Amino acid sequence: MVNYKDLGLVNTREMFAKAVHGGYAIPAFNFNNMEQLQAIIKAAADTKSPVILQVSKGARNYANPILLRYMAQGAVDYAKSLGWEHPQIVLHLDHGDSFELCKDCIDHGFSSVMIDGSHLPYEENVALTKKVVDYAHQYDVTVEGELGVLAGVEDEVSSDHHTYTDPEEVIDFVTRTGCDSLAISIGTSHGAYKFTPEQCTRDPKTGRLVPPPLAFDVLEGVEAKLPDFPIVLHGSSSVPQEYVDIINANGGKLPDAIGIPEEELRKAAKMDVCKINIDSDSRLAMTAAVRRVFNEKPAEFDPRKYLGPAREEMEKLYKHKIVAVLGSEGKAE
Ligand SMILES: O=C(CO)COP(=O)(O)O
Ligand SMILES: O=C[C@H](O)COP(=O)(O)O
Ligand SMILES: [Zn+2]
Ligand SMILES: [Zn+2]
Repeated sequence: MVNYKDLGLVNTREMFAKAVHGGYAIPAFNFNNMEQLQAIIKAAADTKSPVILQVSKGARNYANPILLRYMAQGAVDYAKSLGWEHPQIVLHLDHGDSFELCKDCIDHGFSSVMIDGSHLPYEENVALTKKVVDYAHQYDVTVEGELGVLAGVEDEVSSDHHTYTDPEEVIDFVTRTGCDSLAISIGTSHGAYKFTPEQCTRDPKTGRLVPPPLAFDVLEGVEAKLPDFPIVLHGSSSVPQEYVDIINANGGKLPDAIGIPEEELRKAAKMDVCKINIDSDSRLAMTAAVRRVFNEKPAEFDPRKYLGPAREEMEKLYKHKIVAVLGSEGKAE
């Protein structure tokens, strides 16, 4: 048993309480490898932004749960070595799918977990989430639940059908489970294809897709029922078109990749959305940088010569999100 407090990590409680009243959101960046982790910590340390390090089940399987955990635990000392005196770093399980997985993470130093029962019948989601909360709170670990189904991976019915969160359910869910934050569905989805061309219009000048707006009325409905409760947005990558262009110009193939416009994320961050999840944008930054090196310097074979530029590009991206989109700069001074 390793408690996160002994590792210098923090849970989400205090940072969400500040963010909900402060009109900004905390970035939750997924990582699978050293370069992503370095870039996240460097960006957070340089901007003094609280940050949530997110680990998915897939990341644990890819990097090995033990190695991944030790990497994240090293993040606090790394942050201090960069001159960030009091780092506010959360180690969070993303999309936990069972009590056992959440318990394993809590027992090994995670300060926050998500239990994603959004695909289950309502009563089963309540029971599973409550079971995780009851365990987690014994160790002061915070828990994110989810109500409503994101399009795409979470939605087995069809990829263009969203099951938005029902604001009528949120009070019951939050009171009965005791969860500390709630992920809701307002039209975001995972990955680099958040909307089909059929759901979009096309800008006649640029030829690019223009996505439909998020369902802010659903978010407002949730806020009316649960004022000041920390809300989480998954699937919030913007899919920067400059990365898509670099990838496509260097041998890649991402036709009509599209994300959530950053103005919409800014707007959500000013409301009760306290945590914004970003993974795909980092993957795109990394892929764009690596593809460019491969294309421009075909003789290069030292991984540091392409993973180094990839790391720099991700750091730039994370800083941009913190400073210009989520507004969390300086909130962990
Ligand atoms: O929600 C996410 C992780 O849980 C990431 O979403 P994106 O695919 O939009 O980056
Ligand atoms: O929720 C999705 C996150 O982007 C993690 O993705 P992953 O399961 O491929 O690691
Ligand atoms: Zn979910
Ligand atoms: Zn997610």
